[in-house]
Amino acid sequence: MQLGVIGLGRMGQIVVERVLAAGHEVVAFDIDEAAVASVADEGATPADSIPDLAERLGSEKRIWLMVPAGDPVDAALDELEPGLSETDVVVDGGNSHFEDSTRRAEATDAAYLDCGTSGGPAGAELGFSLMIGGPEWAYEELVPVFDAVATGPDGHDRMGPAGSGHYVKMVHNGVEYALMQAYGEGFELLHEGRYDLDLEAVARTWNNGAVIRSWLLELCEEAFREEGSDLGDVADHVAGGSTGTWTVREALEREVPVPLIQQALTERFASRRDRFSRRLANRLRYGFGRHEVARREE
Ligand SMILES: NC(=O)C1=CN([C@@H]2O[C@H](COP(=O)(O)OP(=O)(O)OC[C@H]3O[C@@H](n4cnc5c(N)ncnc54)[C@H](O)[C@@H]3O)[C@@H](O)[C@H]2O)C=CC1
Ligand SMILES: O=C(CO)[C@H](O)[C@H](O)COP(=O)(O)O
Repeated sequence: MQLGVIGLGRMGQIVVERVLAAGHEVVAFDIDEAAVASVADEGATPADSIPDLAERLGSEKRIWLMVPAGDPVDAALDELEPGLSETDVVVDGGNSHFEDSTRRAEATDAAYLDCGTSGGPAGAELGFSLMIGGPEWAYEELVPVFDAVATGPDGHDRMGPAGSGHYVKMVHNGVEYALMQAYGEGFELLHEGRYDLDLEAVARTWNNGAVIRSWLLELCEEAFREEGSDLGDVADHVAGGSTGTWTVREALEREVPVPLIQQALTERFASRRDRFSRRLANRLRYGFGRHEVARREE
């Protein structure tokens, strides 16, 4: 099969490598020329622009978008649109909001597959987990590509109609936030607790047979190995948050309680600011009890 790949960053590059390794052809484009040159070195055909990529694919185009969610997806689709027909298939493998994917699927002439992708850059060797929404025929048509990009045939499946792939990935990310929070709290208690523990050793022991073993726990083990049990100079600041916000918003709209995911999201936001509410509580204790006010250092 011949696949066009647009977006050759951390994830798109892996899509290209795995599809080439499975014996397919790739035509590749990115606004970053160095990224295009890098995949050309690995055997992909470089394209100068999105229209150039579309032209090189001929009829029955199969195209994988791996650009940041939001405007870059619409920008790439706007450029592709004039050349797309109902026999073409476009896959969006990024973290798009499921409602954007539904809108895009309705707007395009091509068959549109929204593909939640999990596994991160480690997927280069292992392959990704792919959660795909959209027309069944288009999913079946792309199975050889999904087999190559995923861990194998069990690493991908069609979740349902348009939007369902990105919906499942949104919830996946909410679960990811809650698991990170749970491991974080457990290790914080061990770090502040009664024993002087080697947290890498704890994580390694848990990863070998414990009920709570997981890839995230393996990443905890790696973090303690590389940064030390006290995490060295790693800051108390967590970025990201869009997919977790979408999960919580959806849960609120559907009146589904997700307290763990919501708490994990709140902790992230709290990590990014000096908390006004805590400062006020500090001052109020003086108001009602004449307790000493802790003051900021100049
Ligand atoms: N990094 C990760 O662990 C994961 C990322 N994702 C999602 O995959 C998507 C891509 O993520 P990354 O590869 O990490 O991002 P990245 O920032 O490493 O790469 C994005 C690439 O898209 C290119 N690009 C941006 N606009 C473009 C346009 N209009 N036309 C052509 N190329 C364009 C950029 O130059 C860049 O090379 C995002 O939606 C992200 O949320 C999903 C799962 C895991
Ligand atoms: O989808 C992912 C992992 O599954 C990406 O790493 C995503 O960026 C994580 O979300 P956030 O940036 O909000 O932490």
